[in-house]
Amino acid sequence: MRFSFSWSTRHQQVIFKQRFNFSSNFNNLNRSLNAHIKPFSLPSSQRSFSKTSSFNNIDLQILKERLCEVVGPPNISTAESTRLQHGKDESHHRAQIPDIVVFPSNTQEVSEVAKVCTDMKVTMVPFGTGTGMEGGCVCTHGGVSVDLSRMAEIREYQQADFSVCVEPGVTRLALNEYLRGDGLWFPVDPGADASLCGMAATSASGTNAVRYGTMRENVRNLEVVLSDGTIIHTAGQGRHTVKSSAGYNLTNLFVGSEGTLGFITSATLKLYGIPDTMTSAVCQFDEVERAVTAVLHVLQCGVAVARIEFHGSEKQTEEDASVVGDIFADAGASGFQWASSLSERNRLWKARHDTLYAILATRPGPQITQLSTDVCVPISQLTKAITDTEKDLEDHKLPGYILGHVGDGNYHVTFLYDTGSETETQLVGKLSERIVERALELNGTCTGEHGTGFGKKKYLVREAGPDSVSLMKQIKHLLDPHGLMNPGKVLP
Ligand SMILES: Cc1cc2c(cc1C)N(C[C@H](O)[C@H](O)[C@H](O)COP(=O)(O)OP(=O)(O)OC[C@H]1O[C@@H](n3cnc4c(N)ncnc43)[C@H](O)[C@@H]1O)c1[nH]c(=O)[nH]c(=O)c1N2
Ligand SMILES: CCCCC(=O)C(=O)O
Ligand SMILES: [Mn+2]
Repeated sequence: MRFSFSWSTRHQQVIFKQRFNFSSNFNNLNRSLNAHIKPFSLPSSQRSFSKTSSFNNIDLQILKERLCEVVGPPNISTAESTRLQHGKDESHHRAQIPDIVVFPSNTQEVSEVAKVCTDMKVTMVPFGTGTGMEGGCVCTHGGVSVDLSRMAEIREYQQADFSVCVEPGVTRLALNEYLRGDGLWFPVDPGADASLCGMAATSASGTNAVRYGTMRENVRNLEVVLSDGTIIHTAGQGRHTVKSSAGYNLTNLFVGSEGTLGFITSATLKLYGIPDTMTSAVCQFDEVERAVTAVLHVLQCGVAVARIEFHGSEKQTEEDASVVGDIFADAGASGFQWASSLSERNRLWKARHDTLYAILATRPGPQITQLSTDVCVPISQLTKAITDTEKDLEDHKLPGYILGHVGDGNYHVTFLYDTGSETETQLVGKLSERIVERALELNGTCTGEHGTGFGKKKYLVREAGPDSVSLMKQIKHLLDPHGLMNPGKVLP
């Protein structure tokens, strides 16, 4: 069996592709990018949806009129196409559509929407860009989907403080475009061009986490609208200090809360200088174990992580590239392709960010969907976790792609399966469960970055412990006593 991987010292990331029936090398991966499937073009298996509303026509009409008074007629929709788009994300979870979609324009409107919904005891589901991977936007009870994308202002840009405050309609690429001229950037980069507030809501990360951390380490303050319409600033209005020891850390309570505790209506983020020089490389290993071991050696060899990622001066970058190149070559890597130019690096990283669509393109079909696991284990356990997973896939002859944010101990297995086949669906369910079980046994987590959503809540007690989960439930009850905020997600 042969594996290929791409690796960048900048991002400390490895992609493994597993050879089964599907195309198996990086060139094929790039080629299949031509058949790129854009977000929102769902496999038809997900075009079917459940009607979940408990409304009668009269109540629905009253709700619509009251919300219309808040947001105005152009910013409310009951059209089926709009509702369909708001009842699902990019995951395998079945769409369940809202009764109404509203598009508030400012925080005050979000607050008024929340007051109406609380008054009428209607469920509310925040919607960012719908790129989530755990069913977070699915409207289990119908109700109101609150699409925050029309709030798209960059409110406070404090260049000297490396700080910016963005509304939910600002995506990571839009922010970086805005900052580029000043030599600054925001590095947290899930593959999709997600909204930054949605990224805060899911505690997202991406290829840069080894050096820059996840959303948890990069959010300084949040403006949040609670279910009863109260507006709070988790670190105090306007505050954006590098550190604070004042009170409980409410910011990190809302980071990762997946819309179950409130609406994030702005996020104050930490910014960084764009490094002078970056180098990326792609190479191949014959065995996945060797690739993982090589990455671990790079992390353990005494070169500081920041430098392993090849940030810095040209000279430093060259030295680090040579150390890492030697370690990889010793571990059996071949076919190195170095990329220092911006366009070549962008090409490589675009391919990496679009891997999910490349994988989808390898098995077209009306009922084919993907399920991507995202467990994370302590780095010392990564080789075991991946090699055991690989064996599972081999034993069951099931096509699965393994790719990983290896520097973080976080890896994905993406299964493509036919939702019309009971056998395939059950097998994928069983194997993804095994992957999580294994990660938990190794003291890992069921989700490193995609969130708990629907699919992982059954593991929460085992992972966090019954008393912690009980406390989470009490917090949820305190902030959302009627259970109206994104019901059915996160908590078992
Ligand atoms: C191709 C590709 C590649 C990747 C990923 C997706 C895709 C399609 N993702 C997953 C996804 O991009 C990530 O979870 C984003 O943070 C989701 O942001 P959205 O704005 O799309 O949230 P989306 O609209 O999907 O909502 C996600 C959840 O957050 C809630 N929410 C959204 N906005 C909110 C707000 N303003 N206030 C309160 N709650 C809100 C929603 O209710 C829902 O529960 C990912 N992720 C990752 O961490 N690492 C990765 O490497 C990748 N890679
Ligand atoms: C293909 C795995 C799911 C998306 C993702 O998280 C990534 O590309 O890193
Ligand atoms: Mn990922």
